[in-house]
Order: sequence, then C-alpha cells, then structure tokens
Amino acid sequence: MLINPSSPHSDDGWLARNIVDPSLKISEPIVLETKQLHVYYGDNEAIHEADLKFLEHQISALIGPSGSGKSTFLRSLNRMNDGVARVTGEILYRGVDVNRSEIDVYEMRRRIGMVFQRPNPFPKSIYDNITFALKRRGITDKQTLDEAVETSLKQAALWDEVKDQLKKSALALSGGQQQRLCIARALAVKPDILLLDEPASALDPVSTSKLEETLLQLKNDYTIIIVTHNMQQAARISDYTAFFNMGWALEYDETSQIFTSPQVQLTNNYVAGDFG
Ligand SMILES: Nc1ncnc2c1ncn2[C@@H]1O[C@H](COP(=O)(O)OP(=O)(O)OP(=O)(O)O)[C@@H](O)[C@H]1O
Repeated sequence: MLINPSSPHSDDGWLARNIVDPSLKISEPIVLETKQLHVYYGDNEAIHEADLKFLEHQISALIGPSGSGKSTFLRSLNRMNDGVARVTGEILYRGVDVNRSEIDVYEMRRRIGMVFQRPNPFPKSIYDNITFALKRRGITDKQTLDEAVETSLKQAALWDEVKDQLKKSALALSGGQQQRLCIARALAVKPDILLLDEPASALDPVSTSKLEETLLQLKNDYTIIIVTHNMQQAARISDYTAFFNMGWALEYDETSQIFTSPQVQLTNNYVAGDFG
C-alpha cells in the first residue's frame, strides 16, 4: 500500500516502482493520519518522514526490530512524547493537527487513549480504577458510574471474572486481568482510538490469547493501533501492518500482503525471521 519513497532502502531494487496511494484502496474513513512526521530526541532523528493513515474500526499493527521507532511513533500520536521529543510534520486526528497549540491535550488523550506495555492499574479498587477519570471529569452520579464500570469491564472481557469483587484491589488481579482492567479504564472515557504499546509482552499465552480476543471484539467500536514484537500476533489480529526499520516506516499494507508478499526485501527478511 505505502512504501516510503525517500527511505534509504528505496533504491535497493526490491521496491515496486508504482507506489500505490493508500487512498485508492481504502473504503473506511481515515481517523488518524501522519504527514511528513519526524521525531527527534535531541540530535537523534528517531522517526524519519512517516506518512501513515489509520482507518476507522481497523486494527493496525506496528512491527519492526528493537529500536526501529515503533514506540516513538505510537507515543507521538497522542503527544505522550511532549517534553521528551521534538516532533515536526502533522498528526491529523479527524483532520485536526494534535500538535496545534490550542489543542486541549487532556481532551485529545481522552479521545486517543493509550495502554502501556506493563499493566499499570492504580493502587485502588477495580471500581475506582474505572471511575477515576470520570470523577475527575465531574461525573458523580452513582448509577452513571456503575453503568460505566459494567459497560467498560464487559467491553474489556473482564466483567464475568470480577463482577462480584469490584471493591477488591486492582493489584490483586493477575497480570492479564490487570491489563484488561487498564483497557477497561481507557474505554470508560469513551475514546475513539486506542493505542497499545506491546500490551501482551508481560502476559502468559492464555492471557495473551484472551487479550487478542478482546481487541478483535473492540475493533467493532474503536480504531486500534498496536505495537507488537510478536509477528504471529500481528498476523492474527491486525487488518493493516506497518513495518518500521531504523526510524523509517518502510512498508505499510494490508496485513495479509505484508506477511505473504511484501514489496520491500527488508520486510520480507523481517517477517521471515531473518533479523530482529
Ligand atoms: N526517551 C528517549 N530519549 C532518547 N532516545 C530515545 C528515547 N526513547 C527512545 N529513544 C531512541 O529512539 C530510537 C527508537 O526507539 P523506540 O523505543 O521508539 O523503538 P522501538 O521500535 O519501539 O523499540 P523496542 O521494540 O525495543 O521497544 C532508539 O534509538 C532509542 O534509543
């Protein structure tokens, strides 16, 4: 779908010359789009000119070797890198650049929520974890809060496991349950997009599989962008996959295409397990 024409790998003879404009193939609305995105840590340019489009109610996976810039890219999308990295170019959320100075960052992050690599529930009850952000937004009606807890725990496929122990400490849950609680917490404020940075890396295979099922359910209502080291996971759950290498978003296409006939040799080598 998209090959970065200015990457240093563009001339390796493996690239198709007829670069396809992603807009020709897509039917779903674009929810989030980066244009000419560069991200710098001091003098180190960690992301070089990334132009990616993320489609509504699709799961997009970001894959690539360690240090290739996946997390940097992801964290830039809702400005989690503010104060840490310098960003140039545009990040358009439904057409509005999230880096504009007048953007309400708190509200933007409500719409573009994030779940981190390690489950990080607050040291509070399950119920309080979910209602925390709602109360901060001034919602105090018990019935509204109760409904939000039930709905988001159901969406995160955790309700049946915890419905009788909502006052229990979140820290007493298993790692997999904690991660689904963090997803429920992110969902409680009704986001539009969920960014997930290797959410299964600390989980066992059973919890990972449960998390993947949850994400597949969630894509009916949310747009999901997930960083993963696990290529089987990307292949199992994502609709689109972007391959990052050395800060370049080298290739971006339908996941089946990336895993069966990528157009860039490095993508092919990576998905074949030759490096990374
Ligand atoms: N906070 C930071 N300060 C300075 N440099 C950073 C920071 N975070 C990341 N980098 C650098 O940016 C580059 C990209 O790192 P990043 O963590 O985005 O890659 P990644 O593909 O997510 O790696 P991994 O798969 O290991 O998590 C690396 O060179 C890394 O050292």
